[in-house]
Amino acid sequence: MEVAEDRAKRAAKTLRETLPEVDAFFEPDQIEWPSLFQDFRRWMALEAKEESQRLADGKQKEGLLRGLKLHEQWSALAGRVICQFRPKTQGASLPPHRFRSGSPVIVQDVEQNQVRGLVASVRDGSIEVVTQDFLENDDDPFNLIPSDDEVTRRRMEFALKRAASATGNRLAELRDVLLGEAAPRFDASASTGDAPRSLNPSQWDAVDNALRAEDVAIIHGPPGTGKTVTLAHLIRRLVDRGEKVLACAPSNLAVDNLMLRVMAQGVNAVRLGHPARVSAQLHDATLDYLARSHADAKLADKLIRDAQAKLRSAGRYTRAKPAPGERAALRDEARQLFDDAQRIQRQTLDQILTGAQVLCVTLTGIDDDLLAGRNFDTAVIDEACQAVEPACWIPLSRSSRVILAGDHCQLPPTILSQEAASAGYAESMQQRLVKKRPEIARLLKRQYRMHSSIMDFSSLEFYDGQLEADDSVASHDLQPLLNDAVYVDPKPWQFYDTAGADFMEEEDDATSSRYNDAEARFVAKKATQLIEAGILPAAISVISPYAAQVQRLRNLLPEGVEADTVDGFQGRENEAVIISLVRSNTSGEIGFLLDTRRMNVALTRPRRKLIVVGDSSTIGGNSFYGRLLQYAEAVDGCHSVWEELD
Ligand SMILES: Nc1ncnc2c1ncn2[C@@H]1O[C@H](COP(=O)(O)OP(=O)(O)OP(=O)(O)O)[C@@H](O)[C@H]1O
Repeated sequence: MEVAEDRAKRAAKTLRETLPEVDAFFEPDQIEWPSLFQDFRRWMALEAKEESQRLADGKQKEGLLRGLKLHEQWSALAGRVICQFRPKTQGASLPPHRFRSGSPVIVQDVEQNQVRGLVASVRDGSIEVVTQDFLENDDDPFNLIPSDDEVTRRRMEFALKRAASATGNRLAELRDVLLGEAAPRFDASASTGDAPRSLNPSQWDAVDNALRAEDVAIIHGPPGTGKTVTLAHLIRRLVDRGEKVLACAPSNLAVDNLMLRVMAQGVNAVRLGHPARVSAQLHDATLDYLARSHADAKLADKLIRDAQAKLRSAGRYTRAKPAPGERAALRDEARQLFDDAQRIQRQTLDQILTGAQVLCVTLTGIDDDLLAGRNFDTAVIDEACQAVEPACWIPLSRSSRVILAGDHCQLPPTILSQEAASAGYAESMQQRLVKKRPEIARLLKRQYRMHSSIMDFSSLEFYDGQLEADDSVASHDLQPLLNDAVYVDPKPWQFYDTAGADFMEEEDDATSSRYNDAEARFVAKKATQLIEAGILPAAISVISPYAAQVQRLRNLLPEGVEADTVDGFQGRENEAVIISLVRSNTSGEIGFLLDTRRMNVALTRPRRKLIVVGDSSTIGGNSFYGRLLQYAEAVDGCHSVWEELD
């Protein structure tokens, strides 16, 4: 019988074979970790613990698929294997689960061996998972366990390890600069070309600075200032001077957004990542699509079909006893055909990757196996302040230089572990570097979204008053969108004070999130007035820091008016935005509102009109909200809900 030790060894071996990058973790750790990296590793462990705790406690347990039968497995692109699972009962549907195409998954066999994979497709009666190798124990049942961040964490750990252990090479130099041990260098004499007419002066200044950077530069892009447009232009210039660029962002949405702008600049970009997670507009530019439509793909497919046919005949029952070794020979031939197919597929991928000027991918979607020994001249990271720092080390550990773009005055990355967040995990690389080396950052100053009254408060509070509104938006208000039938005040900035009206906050028992029913009703009334005055419901958004309030608002708002949390609305805009602050208590407690970066996001979403609803007696004791109330006075935007109570 297999003893526990053997079993553990075998599990380790299975893992090792599954993800080559995992190898490093089985080697004794002889690395001298920089102290910041030690912090990262501790915080990542805390985050992992919190996450598995949530998985264990939460309803995610229902998402498991248990006791599936491995129906078939076959070789696929880039040396991977596709495993098709079905319910034990033939023809049955899968029970309810939460897997979607592209979900990371742990495939667990009866002996608790775990192999990591990615869901390739889901049908009513089957689910296909991509793994690194063929599964063993294929007659026994398997469990599929959702594993959203396992792969991500390993990639981050591996990148840190690679950076920490680098000596005498470019990565070692870059690491020293990024950890503050060496000064970032800029080439003052580099020729960066002429400023294009399509960029404004601060955008060009940021591009020029990034083109001169030899190690790192930062583009600080406040709301609506054209950060992505600027980055796309920078990438065009980098490509023009012959560079290979890795263009990344923390989310698929942000990568797609950047890639669309890069392609609009006429650059040949390839999108890495699971097609299910890529915008339909970009499907034809995904590596997957390009590989499938490549001239050699048909040949590889044919080899795979031949191999499968041989495997089938090797397994087929025949009346006559097969000649000794006949089945083994068929299996060998099949293996050979699979190997040939994989070699062709690998060559195809290499060709496509080598031909691309820019590869676009999420930070944690960078697959070491796929990119193998590839290095890049520049890594460009959009929405860099939305990423935890270890994630940024993934692209930069294979690049000579890094350009970060984002706004550290808006929301930081979401961290599950309170302990890790308060210890420093929520501080992004951009924020850390800007604090230490403000001279490497350039601020984009002209914004193309907000009326200047909406912009001014945020500009004064967060950007030293340096923002300016482009002429196209500086004085645009609701007036052109209104009808004559019903009057609403077209003023761009209004504060409705609920003080004294008995609009008290309450706490949701289940989630501890706050809500304020009377305030929600008032907000719905303001939205209705705007609609009656001619504003389309889709042009109005309501946002609140509190999820419980958003739930209530969704039930009360006129049809077509959307409500979301501030966090959910980051990166978006609308013509009119109403903010529901919720907090109203006698002790002046403002909880979540204390993070003024969240309020900065909320206050900078509207284009033409902002209405803030809140209790001045609760929020006014805080200096930031005190100044907000003064600002409302200064723009003649102060009102009391008493004016409108029925
Ligand atoms: N130089 C420019 N001239 C005219 N319009 C511009 C210029 N730069 C940006 N814009 C416009 O400003 C808007 C915002 O641009 P973009 O999406 O790049 O901004 P962003 O800063 O990435 O946005 P976010 O605030 O969501 O981070 C777009 O409509 C874009 O066309």
